[in-house]
Amino acid sequence: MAEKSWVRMVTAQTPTNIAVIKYWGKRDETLILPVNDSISVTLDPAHLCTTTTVAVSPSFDQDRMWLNGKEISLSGGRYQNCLREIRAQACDVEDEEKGIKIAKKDWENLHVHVASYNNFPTAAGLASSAAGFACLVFALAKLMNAKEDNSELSAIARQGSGSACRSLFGGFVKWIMGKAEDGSDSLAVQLVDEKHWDELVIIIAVVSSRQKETSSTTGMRDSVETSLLLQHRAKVAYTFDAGPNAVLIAHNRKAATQLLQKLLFYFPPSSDADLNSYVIGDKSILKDAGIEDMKDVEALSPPPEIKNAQRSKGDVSYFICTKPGRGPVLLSDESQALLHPETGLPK
Ligand SMILES: Nc1ncnc2c1ncn2[C@@H]1O[C@H](COP(=O)(O)OP(=O)(O)OP(=O)(O)O)[C@@H](O)[C@H]1O
Ligand SMILES: C[C@@](O)(CCOP(=O)(O)OP(=O)(O)O)CC(=O)O
Repeated sequence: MAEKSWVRMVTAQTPTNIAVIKYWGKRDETLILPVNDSISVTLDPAHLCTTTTVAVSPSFDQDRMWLNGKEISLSGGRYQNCLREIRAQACDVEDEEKGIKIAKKDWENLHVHVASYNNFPTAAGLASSAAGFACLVFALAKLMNAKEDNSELSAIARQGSGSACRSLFGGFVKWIMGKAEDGSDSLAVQLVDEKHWDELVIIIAVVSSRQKETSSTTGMRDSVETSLLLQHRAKVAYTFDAGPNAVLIAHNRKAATQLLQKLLFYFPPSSDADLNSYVIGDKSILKDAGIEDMKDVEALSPPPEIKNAQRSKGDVSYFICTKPGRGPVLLSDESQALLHPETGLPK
């Protein structure tokens, strides 16, 4: 290894995903092995994503992480498992331009800094752990020149949070539960990419973006311990994740436009809200629905199927309109890095 002054950095961006056949229940809590296969849609990172910068330098004296600008501890088992597994896959790295040479064996003694930012609420039932752990593992793999493909990396991200394994791919993704006791065959594969069904629109009604009272980890543990019906559950598809926020999937733009009109009729924004921040993400659906300002929302007519329809003003905090999106990418533009290129500390 060359002398102490250098910092090597990698920045990556990873999407969230929403399961349509849900993972709910583990057969192994430590390795995070599920009791059923699950299938998800990766959401467009233009609307919901995690950006993570990872850095290594001989001058770092411990592994450190900043999440959304605040330092957090990496001592938890899930972070430790991911760090250990990805270090085991690290390879030689040579950057002639910067005069950096790291041999495979050096990685055991080198520390990393991680800065991560979610552009949506964390721990609120919008799959921050999925995008977060996928991004951490993907970025570290690139930093350490690991040769694993995204399916193999998904088996590492899975040990951070189960649903994270599916965020290693865009489009429609299956997490194969696997059978092996060591978890080596419990990984994600892409079914089809995001272009396969590009008419699909996903509208998330964010009812609350506060931190959930019950984490998915605890909720599914309770289900495994108490529910006799759990083994039959994965024949059912539904659209609520672990939290109050409804995820509505429309099969094409026309259906999405009609759906948004009905949603805005029933759940208009509170009087002080503005439409621009009430419907975020892909705003073109608003335009297709003929809604340009609050006057258009007020003028929406009641859906004919319900008599005496009541409007619930302010019950939904905001709507996110999104669509199937791509998998992880590296961001090569240094201005998008979250760590300083010389100190390796948050910018
Ligand atoms: N960007 C990130 N990088 C690394 N870890 C993250 C990141 N964002 C969130 N996490 C981890 O995930 C935890 C939140 O996971 P949790 O399952 O409680 O919520 P969620 O993933 O947002 O919701 P859900 O899984 O129900 O959709 C955080 O406490 C943190 O440990
Ligand atoms: C309802 C779900 O979103 C549950 C996700 O749970 P997590 O993946 O957050 O749980 P841990 O593995 O304990 O971290 C369904 C799904 O994504 O399949």
